[in-house]
Amino acid sequence: MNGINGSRALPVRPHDHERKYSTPMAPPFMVSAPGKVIVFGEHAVVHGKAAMAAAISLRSYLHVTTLSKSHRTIRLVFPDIGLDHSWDIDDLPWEVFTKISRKPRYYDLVTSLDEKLVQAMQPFIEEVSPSEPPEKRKIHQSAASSFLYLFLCLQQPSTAAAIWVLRSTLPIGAGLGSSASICVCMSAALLKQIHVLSGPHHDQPDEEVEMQLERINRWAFVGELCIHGNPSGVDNTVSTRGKAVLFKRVDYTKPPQATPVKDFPELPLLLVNTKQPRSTATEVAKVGLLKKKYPDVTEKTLDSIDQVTMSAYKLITSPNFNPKSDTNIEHLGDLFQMNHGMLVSLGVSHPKLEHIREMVDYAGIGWTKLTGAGGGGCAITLLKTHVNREALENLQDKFESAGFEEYKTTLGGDGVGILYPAVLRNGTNEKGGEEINLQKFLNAKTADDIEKLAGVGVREKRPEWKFWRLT
Ligand SMILES: Nc1ncnc2c1ncn2[C@@H]1O[C@H](COP(=O)(O)OP(=O)(O)OP(=O)(O)O)[C@@H](O)[C@H]1O
Ligand SMILES: C[C@@](O)(CCO)CC(=O)[O-]
Repeated sequence: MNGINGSRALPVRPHDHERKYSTPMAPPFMVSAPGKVIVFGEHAVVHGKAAMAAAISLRSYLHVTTLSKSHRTIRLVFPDIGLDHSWDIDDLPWEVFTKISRKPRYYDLVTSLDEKLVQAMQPFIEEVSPSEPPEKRKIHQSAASSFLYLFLCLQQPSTAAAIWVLRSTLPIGAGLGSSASICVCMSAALLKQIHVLSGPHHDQPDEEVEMQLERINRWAFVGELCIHGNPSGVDNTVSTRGKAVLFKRVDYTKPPQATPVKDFPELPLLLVNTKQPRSTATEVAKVGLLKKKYPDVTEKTLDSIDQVTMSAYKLITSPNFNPKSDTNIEHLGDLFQMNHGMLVSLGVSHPKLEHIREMVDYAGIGWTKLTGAGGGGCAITLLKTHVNREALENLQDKFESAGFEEYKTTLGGDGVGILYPAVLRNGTNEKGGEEINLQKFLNAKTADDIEKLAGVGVREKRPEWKFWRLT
C-alpha cells in the first residue's frame, strides 16, 4: 500500500487491533499541526534576526490510542518514513532524573538538551531500525529521539501503554516545517495526556489561550532541538500558533518575540518542491561555518536579510497595502528577489532551486525565493498581478517536466488543534458520530484520504476539531 511521501503504510500487528481494550484509560484522540512557509528571513533568524512565516494548510496528524493496563509498551507507527518501533515503558531510563538530572517541569522553559538524558536515551535510539541504510536510519532515529526525549521529560514511569500513529500531508525535509509540525503534535498530545492543557473551548480568555500555546510551543522547540541541533524556533512557533508571525529570538535563554501579523494578505503564491532532499541541520550548520570563517561579511548579509524582512513587514502591515495593487506586489516581489540573492550568497541555494527561479524569470511572471532551509526543498514564487493564464499553465507544465511538484495550499490557517475523542460527526447531527480508529487512520492511503477521513476541515465542516484561538 503506497502512502503519501512515497512510503508504505505499515499494517498494525494483528494482536494490537484484535485485542479488546477492556479498560481504556482514555479514548483515542488526535492532534494536528500545520507546516509553514518562511516568507522572509530564514537562516538569518537563527542568528537573532527577524523572520516572517505563515502557517499552510498542509498538516501533520497524530492519533493516540491508550491501551489497557495489561500492556506496557509505547509503540510508534510513523508510516510516512516507514518506522514502526516499540519500547517497553519499564525499561526506559527514568532513573536518570532521580539520579543525575533534575526532571524539568511541564511549564519550564527548556532551551537546550540535557546531555545526561541524551546519553541515557542513546541505547534506546540505537535499537531503532538497525538494519536500515544510514540515511533512512537517521530519519527514523531523529523522529524517535524527539518523541522519546519529550516522553521521558513529560510522563511518569507509571504512564499507560499507547500506540502513537503519525501521518502527514506535508513533504518531509522540503522546507515546509514537517519536523516542527510533528514536534508540535507530540508536545500537545503528551501535555494533554498529563492533563495540563485546559481547553480549547470557544470562550477561553486570551491569557489562558496564550498559556496553553506557550506550553505546547516550549516543548515542541525541545523536540526540534533533537531533530535540528540549532533551531531558531520560528517553525514550531508558527506551527503552534497558526496564522502568520514576525519572529525574533535574540537571547536563547528567554522566550522569543512572536508578533502576530494580523490579516496576513492573500498573496498569489506558487509553492514548488524541487524534490531534492536535504537536511535542515546541515544547511543551518553551513551558514554557521561561513559566519565563523568570515564573520564580518556574513553578519552584514544577515543584517541585510533582517532589513528586507522588516521592510516587507512594514509594507504588508501598512493600512494601504493591497495585494491586488501592481505597485505593492512589485515592491514585495523585489524584496523576494533580494532575500533570495542573499541566501544564494550564504551558500544555501541549489541548482534545482536556481532552475525554478530561472524558469519563472524567463516566463516573466513573478519573483522567486527559496523557502525554509534551502539546499533543495521548496521555492515560493510571488506572481505578478494579472498573470496571463496561458503563461502560468505553460510554466506549470515545465515544472512538471523537470520533475518538480507544485502544491496547492492556503496561507494563514489555524495552528495546533485537537480532536478529543477521535470522533467526527461530519456535518450531521447524528448521535455517536464516526470514530477515527487506528486502523481507519492507517488505511487512509493518500494525503487526500487523510484529509477526507480526519482532516481539520478545510473542505468539510468539522467543528469537533478544536483550536486555541486568540480573539
Ligand atoms: N511525517 C513524518 N513522520 C515521521 N517523521 C517525520 C515526519 N515529518 C518529519 N519527520 C522528521 O523530521 C525530519 C525532517 O526535518 P527537517 O527539519 O530536515 O525538514 P523540514 O522540517 O521538512 O524542513 P524545514 O525545517 O526546512 O522546514 C525527518 O528526518 C524526520 O525525522
Ligand atoms: C533555516 C531555518 O531558518 C528555517 C527552517 O525552516 C532554520 C530555523 O529557523 O530553525
